[in-house]
Amino acid sequence: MDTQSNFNTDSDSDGSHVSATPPRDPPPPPPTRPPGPRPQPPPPFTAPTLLSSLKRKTRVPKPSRSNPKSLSKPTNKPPGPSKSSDSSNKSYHQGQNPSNKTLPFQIRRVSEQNASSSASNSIETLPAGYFSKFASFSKIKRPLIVPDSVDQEPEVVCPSTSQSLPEFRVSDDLSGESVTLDSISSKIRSEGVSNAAISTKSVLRRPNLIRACVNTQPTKRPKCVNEGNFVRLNINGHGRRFTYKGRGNNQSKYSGQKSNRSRRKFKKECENDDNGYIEEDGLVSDAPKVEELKGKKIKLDYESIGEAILAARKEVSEENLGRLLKLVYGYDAFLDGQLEAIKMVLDGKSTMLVLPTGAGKSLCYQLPAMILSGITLVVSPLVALMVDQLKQLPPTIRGGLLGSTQTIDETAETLRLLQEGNLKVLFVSPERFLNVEFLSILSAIPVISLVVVDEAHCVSEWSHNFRPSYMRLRASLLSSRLKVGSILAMTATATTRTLQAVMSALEIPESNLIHRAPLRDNLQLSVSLVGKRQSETDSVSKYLCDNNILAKSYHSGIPAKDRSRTQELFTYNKIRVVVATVAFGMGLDKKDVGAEIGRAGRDGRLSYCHLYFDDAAYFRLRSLMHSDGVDEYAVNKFLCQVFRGDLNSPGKICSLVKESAARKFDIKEEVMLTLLTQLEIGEVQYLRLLPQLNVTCTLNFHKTPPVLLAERDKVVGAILKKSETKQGQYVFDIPAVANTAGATATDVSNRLQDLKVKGEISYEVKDQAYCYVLMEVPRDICSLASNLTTWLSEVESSKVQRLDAMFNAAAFAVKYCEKAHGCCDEQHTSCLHEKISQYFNGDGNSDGLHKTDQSSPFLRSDIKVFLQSNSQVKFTPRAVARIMHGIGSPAYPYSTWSRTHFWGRYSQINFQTVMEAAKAELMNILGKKAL
Ligand SMILES: Nc1ncnc2c1ncn2[C@@H]1O[C@H](COP(=O)(O)OP(=O)(O)OP(=O)(O)O)[C@@H](O)[C@H]1O
Repeated sequence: MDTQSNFNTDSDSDGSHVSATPPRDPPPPPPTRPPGPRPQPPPPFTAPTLLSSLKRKTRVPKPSRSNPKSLSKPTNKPPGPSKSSDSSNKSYHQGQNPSNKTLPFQIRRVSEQNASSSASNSIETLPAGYFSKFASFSKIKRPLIVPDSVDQEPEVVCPSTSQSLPEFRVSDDLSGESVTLDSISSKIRSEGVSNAAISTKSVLRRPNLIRACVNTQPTKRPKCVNEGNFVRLNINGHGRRFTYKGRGNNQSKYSGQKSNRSRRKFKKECENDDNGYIEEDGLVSDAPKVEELKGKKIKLDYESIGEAILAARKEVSEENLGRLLKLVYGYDAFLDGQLEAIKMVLDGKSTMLVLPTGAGKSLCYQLPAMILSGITLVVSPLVALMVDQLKQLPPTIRGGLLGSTQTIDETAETLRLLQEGNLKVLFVSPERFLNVEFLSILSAIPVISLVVVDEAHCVSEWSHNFRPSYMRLRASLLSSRLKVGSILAMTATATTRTLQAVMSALEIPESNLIHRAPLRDNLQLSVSLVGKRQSETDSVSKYLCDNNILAKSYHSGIPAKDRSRTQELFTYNKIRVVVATVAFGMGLDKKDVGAEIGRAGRDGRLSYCHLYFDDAAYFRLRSLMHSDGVDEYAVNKFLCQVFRGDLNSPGKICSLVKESAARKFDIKEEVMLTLLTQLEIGEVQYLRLLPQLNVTCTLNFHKTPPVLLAERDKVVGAILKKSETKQGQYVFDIPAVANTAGATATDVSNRLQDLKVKGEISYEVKDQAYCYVLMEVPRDICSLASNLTTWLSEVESSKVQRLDAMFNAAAFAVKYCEKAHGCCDEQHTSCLHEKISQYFNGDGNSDGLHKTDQSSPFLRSDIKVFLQSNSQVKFTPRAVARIMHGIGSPAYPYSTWSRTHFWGRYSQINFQTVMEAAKAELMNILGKKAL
């Protein structure tokens, strides 16, 4: 089921993250029961997903993909019945544990596994840091991992060296320095990017790389180590060298036919190069001969790769692209949709690519990135996703990453490499991408060949995972500011309505849509109704552990460090099962996941996706779909604050402190950002968003007297004008100082940083705020508020309809499916495939088998009691309805309001019905007061 509306902002993301875990505060003490019906405790929200890397026996024949579909003519043809044979299922189910005999698939105990097979299965690729003393990626032959207790640190043994290896851990240092471009540019200015501090660190801690907790004990380098991305820029002459200076067909130094002259020239250049390397265009030249990609050893022949790239530049033919595919990845053929997409991209056409999960979308930008002359920018919604994608770049592509968890030095180093033209692919968050300073750095780059918008459905408000910062990625901005060659938008899941919105925003013509069926054919879908409350992830994983199945839970309530640890353990088959919320899985490219709809069966083998559903979970999720809703009254107040006629005038830098504004208007921060974004990108551009900033500054002067300093520094002058002094400290608003000084907020921040470095001042900043420059003040705020509210209400109801569509599909399978065409017992692959295809080919709306429009005779009286017992509080109808549905909001948080007896009591009654009843009662009270 769609749990998106409960997404919490996850700490390791650049913005919103997928997490469907309910607030983990302790439940309120049991209330004394008021008159009225007995309160029902709200059902727990977590809808755990079991991911298990099971040993599966059946291999499903490679699915044949359907033909590309046109947006205007979506075909609703359902895929045929599952290819899974009964016999394969039977064989799989043999020897079930009694504990899991009700499951539609079997979870084997570790002890049941064949040791030799598990050993052989574990030969895969390890990510960074195992051997390298550099905190960086180091792809090596996957070591044998000896299973032991999950509580112990994993013992990792490399079969080739029999050495104990240092533990790898993806850096999750979230408490580290907050990295802003301001601080970086300040650092660059004050220290210079090429100074010793940074360049030394650049060796020890590559900016694009994931920091690893690496054992400091020296480890011997095994011979067949693939250094992966950016591990060794300069390794004293080991490994094959490959030079490629071409920027276009005619300028390349080495043609397909290599002459003696070119060989000599190549040798000479190698000798002349200081580092012993010649690198250009971000193509890596120093990797060793034998590489390991996706656990498969391939011999990289850099000379041939260079030739293949040239040939593909000259002629984008299937033969030339296929050759490059074989040389770089070792694959014999393109998967369905890949060749078409790659050719379109290389043709300079903006493309919309919709392929199911695990269908090989990444290759559709990686291969063009090697061939195109300029840089490829990949916009990705999550840091974890970027890190995974960076790791998965082939060793021939030099990649970098700009994410929120990097330190100042790491970011500075990545920017330096970018400016020097030493990156071929750069992963960047949408927030960073739209940062004015970053845009100005990018605009200085000669060629940006391609912008890839990964998880492109996030661009559309009609998608299941909308991100306001993604909405700002418009083709107009990309072309006007960056002169981008073309755009490749990629997603696995988008309805027709979402696709239309994305393609319109990114100006992708309908003819450039490549669209395959949303579900892979090797997934067996099954559903069962559960009559009792769904358990939470923690209790399910405990249950599994108690039954000797190594399992761990994963949700946003678990610290990031432990979450990465769990992912790591799962990836290397140290545990069999992860019991997770939707917080887990994005970007996980583990081939042998046996059960989970997003990740399972990437190896093509039959995999199982089972949905346990019940009415309580459905109602709970349905309530949560209303958590972003806003009333016109609140939008109006919000707009008055944004445009503050008396204070804000066009050209001025303004700010809105996130936390206090959210409380004041009872609008969630993400929704405020959505509104501000609409004001920026709507028909009239009312404002221009700036990077978010801590706007309240408290400052102390230390050396020069403030008045003297102000004489030679206009920022200090403005500070003295705009500050309040409290106990000798100067407290001011950074945007206000910027406006007075005629500077940007970034200029002020940089100046403060400079003065701090010189020992003139010390300061602290707080109050994270949305910042913007006012462009135009609307003439009629009321009608603007009305239009925005209508739009937000449509978004709200489309979320509910989306959930209903999924619920109806499951309810149909359980209650109405005639169990023909391959459906039997709980297995409903055929009918669910059909329903899911209908959903994606339509606009995501649903006719609805399930109605929630009945009311309760107690509703009005309960609302009345609630309002009377909280007469000192001002409520809106929506606030009352939220409480009755058990949804917290900024002004009425869970921590306070879940203590009321009425919290969540009416979650089974339509939200609108509850709002209407609340409105009537509030009017009643107001009427009585007026009398
Ligand atoms: N032509 C090919 N032949 C064989 N395997 C391939 C080919 N192209 C890609 N793959 C492999 O398929 C797997 C899935 O690829 P990738 O991660 O790019 O999928 P995706 O569509 O981006 O999935 P998701 O949407 O889940 O991120 C990878 O392990 C990749 O190496």
